[in-house]
This record gives sequence, structure tokens and C-alpha cells, in this order.
Amino acid sequence: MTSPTTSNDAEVQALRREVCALHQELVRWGLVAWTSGNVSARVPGTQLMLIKPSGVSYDALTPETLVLTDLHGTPQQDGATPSSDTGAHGYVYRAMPDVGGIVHTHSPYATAWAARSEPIPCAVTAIADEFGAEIPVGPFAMIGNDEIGRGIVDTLSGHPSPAVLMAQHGPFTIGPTPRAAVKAAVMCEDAARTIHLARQQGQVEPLPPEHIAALHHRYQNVYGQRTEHSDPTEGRNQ
Ligand SMILES: O=C(CO)[C@@H](O)[C@@H](O)COP(=O)(O)O
Repeated sequence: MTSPTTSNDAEVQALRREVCALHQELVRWGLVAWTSGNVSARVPGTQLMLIKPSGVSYDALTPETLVLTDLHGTPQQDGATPSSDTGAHGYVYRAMPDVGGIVHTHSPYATAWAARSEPIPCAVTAIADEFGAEIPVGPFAMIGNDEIGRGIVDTLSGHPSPAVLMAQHGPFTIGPTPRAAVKAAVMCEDAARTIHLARQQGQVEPLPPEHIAALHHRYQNVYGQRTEHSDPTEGRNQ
């Protein structure tokens, strides 16, 4: 695919519809308050990405209002201002070529762990399945430049987790597709809530590393449907 220079490229149009629909998943799964989350997708085969316009409510979002930018966040067409986190998303896409989608939310339980700058321990099989380790914490970084993106890349490069809790801010998730990144955001909030609840009644202990590795491998490579009709993002986040 050549780099699309206009938004009428058929593949970009399909990606617009997918990314717009995925923003509704943030609402459906209770991951956002008001406009506090965003989803982006790399445009395959290009140096471009699609991202939510800043401050636009999810019920007003349409495929056409998503902002097409280069990977430094420069809009490619006149129109809405891209998300506050465009710099962070673009930095990750430039540094991690296998990443096809990125999500940022302020989901309550995961953000509470981020507020404490505390990683979520890999204490249940569901966390081993999706994250393959504890869900790590990244450094505090101000919004609007490369700092957050650099913190995401420094934390997740070489780490099995598709989620990072940026200290005193909230979760960012990555995936090979935007749907995989949304799934990681959903599962990150689920993990944060589960371990929060468990710790109300006592201590939790991480699973043994060998069990974490075996569980992660099974989930990423065996779980779910392995037919040509299966969803390529189910059970595989990297
Ligand atoms: O975290 C922040 C601001 O602190 C932003 O990601 C969040 O408010 C969403 O901003 P956008 O509407 O994507 O510009």
C-alpha cells in the first residue's frame, strides 16, 4: 500500500471505522470518564497513524473525525486537533515497529495502582495469560511531548506485558492491532480490580516464574480458536 495522502484511501477508511468503533469499547468496558481515553492505529505500510481528536466525546466521534497524522503527530489534513497523547503514540510507533495499535485510559483500578506507582503482581493465572509478568510501572512524565512515549518504550521493550502503568497518570497499552491494544486495556483494568479486591482480605503472592511462563505461552499460542476464521488478536497480544 502506498502512503495514503488523502483520507479516501479504502484501507484508511476501513481503519477509520475500526478505530472509531474501538473507542466505543472503552465506554462499554467502563475504562473512561468523559473523554479521558484514546485509541490509535498505525496505518500499515506507511509512516502515518489515525488517532482520536482531542476532547471529543465518544458519542460525537465518527470515522471521519479521527485525525490522520504522521508519526511525529503532524496532521495530514485540515481538521480537528489530534489527541493530547499523539506525541506519545507516535514515539511508540517509531520505536516499536511491531506495534499496530495503542490505547490510553484512566480506568479507575489501574489508575489507582498508577497513582501509587505500584506494579500489579502476577498473582493469578489471568495476569500470567495476558501479561506474562507483573504489569509494570513506567516513570512519571508530563503530557504533550516525547516523555510519555519514551517511558512506555523504555518500560515495555523486551517485556512481555502489553500494558504499562505510567506513574501518577494511568495505563497505556500496545498491541499488534488496535483491537489487541483495547483488549489489553480491558484485561489490565480487570487485573487491577481483582488484585485490589484480593488485597482487601490479605496478602497476595506472585505465581512461580515457571508457571507464569507456561500459562503465558499456552494463552498466547494455544488458547481460543486456531482456524482461519479465528480472531487474530484473541489470546495473542504481542
Ligand atoms: O491523560 C490525559 C490528560 O491528562 C489525556 O490523555 C486525556 O485527557 C485524553 O485527552 P485527549 O482527549 O485524547 O486529548
